[in-house]
Amino acid sequence: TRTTRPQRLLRAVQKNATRNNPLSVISAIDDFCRHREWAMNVGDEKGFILDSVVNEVSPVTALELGAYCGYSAVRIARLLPPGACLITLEFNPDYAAIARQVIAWAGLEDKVQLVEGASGDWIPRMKEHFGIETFDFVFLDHWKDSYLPDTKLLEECGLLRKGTVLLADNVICPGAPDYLEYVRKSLSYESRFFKSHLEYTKAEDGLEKSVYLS
Ligand SMILES: CNc1ncnc2c1ncn2[C@@H]1O[C@H](/C=C/CNC(=O)c2cc(-c3ccc(F)cc3)cc(O)c2O)[C@H](F)[C@H]1O
Ligand SMILES: [Mg+2]
Repeated sequence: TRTTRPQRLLRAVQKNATRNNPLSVISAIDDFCRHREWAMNVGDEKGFILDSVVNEVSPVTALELGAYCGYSAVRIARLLPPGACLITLEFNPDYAAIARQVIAWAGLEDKVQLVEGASGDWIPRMKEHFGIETFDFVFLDHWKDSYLPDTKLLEECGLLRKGTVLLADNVICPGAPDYLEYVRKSLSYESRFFKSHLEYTKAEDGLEKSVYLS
């Protein structure tokens, strides 16, 4: 096919969503993925849980690992308080280009800093490059075998503080078993599972919310 799925998803946003209206962008993507082509966005059901955790934390500094097409960046950024910002890391240039346009269509470019690069390279540079002391909130939705190494890297770089909330997508499907075992056994985290379903399907999935206790 000439176009890629992310390009068709972006076209659906530009056709069906209203500029500067984040909710219409979210709905356009959910409709596209439910009725046209499935895509690995966190989706509406798990997205509702994501929203409630973001509202509870009300983060001033937020980090997302894995932007893909920008769906969860829009979900998170639309809820951020004034002056707050989301840094989202995406190392696939094609996905990064689509995500930038989705975020711009939603009118949220001032609240989101999309960094085209790998988490392993950029997490150690958060302090000196972005002036970040610690993150209030981290959403993990990138390669599932990278959840654990990147969490340990965030700890080692001193980017987590007492009360930082980590929220991980897909802890059942596709699954992140080593990450789950770590946050559930470690005395440094208070962890809780939110049962849900794989985006746009009836398959079991869920989010793991883990509070860093330092
Ligand atoms: C490793 N460091 C990285 N740094 C920056 N960007 C990264 C990095 N690693 C990946 N990326 C970037 O983060 C994204 C990766 C998302 C991966 N997500 C999934 O695989 C995933 C899969 C399913 C799924 C479930 C059932 C099924 F039958 C088929 C699929 C559902 C989900 O919700 C998912 O999130 C992006 F693609 C990649 O470039
Ligand atoms: Mg996911």
